[in-house]
Amino acid sequence: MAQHPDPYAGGVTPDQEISPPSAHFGEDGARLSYGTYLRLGELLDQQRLETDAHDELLFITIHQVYELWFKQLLHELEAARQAMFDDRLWWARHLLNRVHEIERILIEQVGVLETMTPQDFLQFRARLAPASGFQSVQFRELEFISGAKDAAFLRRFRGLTEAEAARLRRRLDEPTLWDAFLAAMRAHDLAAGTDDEVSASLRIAAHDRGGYGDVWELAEALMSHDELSAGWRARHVTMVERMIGTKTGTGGSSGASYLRSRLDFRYYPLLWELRSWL
Ligand code: HEM
Ligand SMILES: N[C@@H](CC(=O)c1ccccc1NC=O)C(=O)O
Repeated sequence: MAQHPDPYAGGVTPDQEISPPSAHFGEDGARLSYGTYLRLGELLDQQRLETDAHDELLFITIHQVYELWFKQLLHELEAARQAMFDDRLWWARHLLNRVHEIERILIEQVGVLETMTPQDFLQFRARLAPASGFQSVQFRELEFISGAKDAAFLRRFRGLTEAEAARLRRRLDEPTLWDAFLAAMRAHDLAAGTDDEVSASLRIAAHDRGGYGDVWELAEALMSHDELSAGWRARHVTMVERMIGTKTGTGGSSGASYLRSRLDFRYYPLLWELRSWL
């Protein structure tokens, strides 16, 4: 019989020398364990159901996972914005590639929630009102930093804490990814004052990738971010129609028809228009 290594001996077999505990990798610092490092005690204590409906745990888990990824996306987008201002375009692209992968997961994840049937959702839906995804502060922060600053959302938000309102106001004051992209264009001697100038410069970059490859690739990365965000909105609304049909939303909107009215929305219309003029 093959001898299995003792997992607590750092992968060595019993006949090999076992290093003293003090030399074990990673144990000379804060004496972390998996659970203490990841704060699993706190994390796994945050799923508090309002009802005893079986599917409510899935509903809460999915939303919490979304919010964790939103936090990560904001972290990456802030850094990508800074990288563009610093003209470190390779780093901005690297981070935006990560953003795209996360956004693909966000779209894919909708299917997990759709394993819930509409009648099972109705077992706890009434208890959720007036809460709704409309009140996701991080979702709105993502829209603001991406370029879609709309102060009307701040006014329409119900139940914002002072800290959340401050976060949103800060996002309204900050430059967007698009502002940072325009700065990067200028740093590469491309005019980026008016929309017409930006469009003309984008055409120049598109047709001279030898000279403007970094700027072009960045424009494409922003395009993917925009496309994936639109993809999430479309996926969300089909899920909504499957779950509640034409019912009004718990957040007080008309529901799917409000969400459909946002489907044509794009962060970077000039990048989309460019396609018609190449
Ligand atoms: C059963 C599943 C879901 C249903 C039926 C649903 C339904 C709705 C409805 C009807 C609205 C419009 C606001 C209102 O309630 O009046 C809305 C908005 C929103 N939902 Fe959901 N939702 C679901 C799952 C999710 C998930 C998993 C997320 C992920 C975070 C999410 C995020 C949002 C966001 C961010 C908005 C605001 C969108 C905007 O203003 O453009 N929803 N949802
Ligand atoms: N607005 C949804 C309920 C809902 O999905 C929801 C409720 C509370 C917290 C987050 C939610 N997710 C997205 O809107 C509805 O009208 O059924």
